[in-house]
Amino acid sequence: MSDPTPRIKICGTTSIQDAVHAAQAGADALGFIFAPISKRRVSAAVAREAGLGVGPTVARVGVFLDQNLDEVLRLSEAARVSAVQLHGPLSGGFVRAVADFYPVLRVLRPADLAAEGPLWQAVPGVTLMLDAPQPGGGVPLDWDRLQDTFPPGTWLAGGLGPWNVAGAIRVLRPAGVDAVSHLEARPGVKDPAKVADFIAAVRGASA
Ligand SMILES: O=C(O)c1ccccc1NCC(=O)[C@H](O)[C@H](O)COP(=O)(O)O
Repeated sequence: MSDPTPRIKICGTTSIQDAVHAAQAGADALGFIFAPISKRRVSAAVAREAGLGVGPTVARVGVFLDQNLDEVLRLSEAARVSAVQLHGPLSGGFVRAVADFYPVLRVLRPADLAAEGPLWQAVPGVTLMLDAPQPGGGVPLDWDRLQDTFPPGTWLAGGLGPWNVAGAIRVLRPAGVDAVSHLEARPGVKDPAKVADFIAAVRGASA
């Protein structure tokens, strides 16, 4: 029997048009980046409107890096996200505080996996995502090296695109995949064909 298809998150959504297209193409989740350093940063107002445009079954994920708890909760509420993605070095208390309000995707780099992975692996409401050290940088991880330590139920990001995502799925069997750089026409603007090809490649890998 084949493995279930990984969940598909299309990150860096900055417009209603891109949100609707990704949802129609079959995305399970859309990422809205609120990190000030991102070239894909979006306002809570646009994220909220885009989220309202995609129907009841698509998750809306607020993405944060180096932001305090007040800001994470305030922006998440304003944007009406359904989950929160947390990057960067964070205390366990911070992650748990956010998880009291939202399902959390806790993003780790491979170097953090041994120390932090076991902390979150079995915690209800917290899902691990493994990503490259520079989020949104388009650089793939070394999947073969990770094969023995990749925890079951973990999501995968980092340099995924239509041409390589099936290979990543075959090696690591992630519960979800996430991408942005290689799905864009330019930073913050999706290429609809690349988004559709990415989703088709994920589905094809699990067929
Ligand atoms: O993409 C960004 O600009 C970004 C900035 C700050 C924090 C997070 C960011 N992106 C988060 C994502 O979920 C990306 O999809 C993930 O890092 C993979 O990116 P890519 O390697 O470009 O596919």
